[in-house]
Amino acid sequence: MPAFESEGTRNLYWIQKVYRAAQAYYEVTKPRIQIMLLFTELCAMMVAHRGLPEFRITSAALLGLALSSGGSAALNMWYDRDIDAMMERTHKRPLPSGSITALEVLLFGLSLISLAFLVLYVWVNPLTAILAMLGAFYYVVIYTMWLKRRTPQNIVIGGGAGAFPPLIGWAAVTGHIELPALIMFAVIFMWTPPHFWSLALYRSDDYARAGIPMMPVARGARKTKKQSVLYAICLLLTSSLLYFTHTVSALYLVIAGAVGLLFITLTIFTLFESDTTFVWAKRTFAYSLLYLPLLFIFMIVSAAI
Ligand code: HEM
Ligand SMILES: CC(C)=CCC/C(C)=C/CC/C(C)=C/COP(=O)(O)OP(=O)(O)O
Repeated sequence: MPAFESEGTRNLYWIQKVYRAAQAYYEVTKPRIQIMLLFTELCAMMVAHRGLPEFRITSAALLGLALSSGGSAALNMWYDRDIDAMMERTHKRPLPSGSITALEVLLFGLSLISLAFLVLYVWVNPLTAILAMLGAFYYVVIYTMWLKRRTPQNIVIGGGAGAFPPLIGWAAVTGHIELPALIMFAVIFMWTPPHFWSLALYRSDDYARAGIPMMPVARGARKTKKQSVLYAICLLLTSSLLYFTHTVSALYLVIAGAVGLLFITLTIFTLFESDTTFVWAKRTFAYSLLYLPLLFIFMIVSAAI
């Protein structure tokens, strides 16, 4: 510890130290992705309840998911610290930049996940606790540890982890998993490949440097673009299925059709640009981040009217 000139500089030193540590712990939970995961959970709860469920269930279910997915994200960062250090996009993360130690992140991730189990089991119901643990296992063990470094199908199979929140939200309100929740799961499952591959197209050098067999690296840009179009088509069809469960009105079908067609169109446009220009790939990625909240908002709106 440095020598301090006065009490004031000592206090400032500690305030800065605590602030940096808090920022590092916050960053390892991948907070921006959490917002989307929590939003899809909340929407599923509202569709299941046809309005906002009781405050205790809503807040505990949101807290439980935030803890389980934040803890899983920390374990992903712990396991991937070697490859994160090699990639332009991720080399400034708390672990590669040395602002936190690997052991601290490991313990933090495991503690958050254990706390999540407790919160969901006690304040929501055992099914949501089990689903959150399955989601965490899927993301950390199946995606991060097993598939990510082995196969270009990594995000197709592993992407299922990010699709758990609607199942958790639905189970929190109803106590079971029903068809509409499974369709919401399938929507996020189909959305993940075009969401991620559009970004991977213009980040493929990063993945190649780290030796990760993401689709554009392992199979090339053309194949990645064609597969994205196919998944965007499947996404439109899957999202339409919700209408036939009688949980949402015809308005949803119209909106899902419109936003889905736009997604397909953008993925098709990527086919017409050269494999070294990424204007449409970047637009597709940006649109993927708008598509999901829009679709889920219209699920709530059309379930309520
Ligand atoms: C295996 C599946 C997925 C992979 C590989 C993936 C990968 C990525 C990557 C690499 C970024 C860019 C981050 C950056 O530029 O630093 C990103 C952004 C984002 N992803 Fe995904 N994603 C996946 C699934 C999901 C899911 C399921 C959600 C939520 C439902 C989601 C929500 C977001 C959001 C909100 C962003 C923008 C915020 C940000 O840039 O940090 N992603 N994703
Ligand atoms: C309990 C529960 C529902 C858990 C889900 C957890 C979760 C955070 C899912 C989102 C999927 C995701 C962001 C994958 C990117 O990982 P990556 O390692 O490929 O991305 P990176 O290169 O940015 O680290």
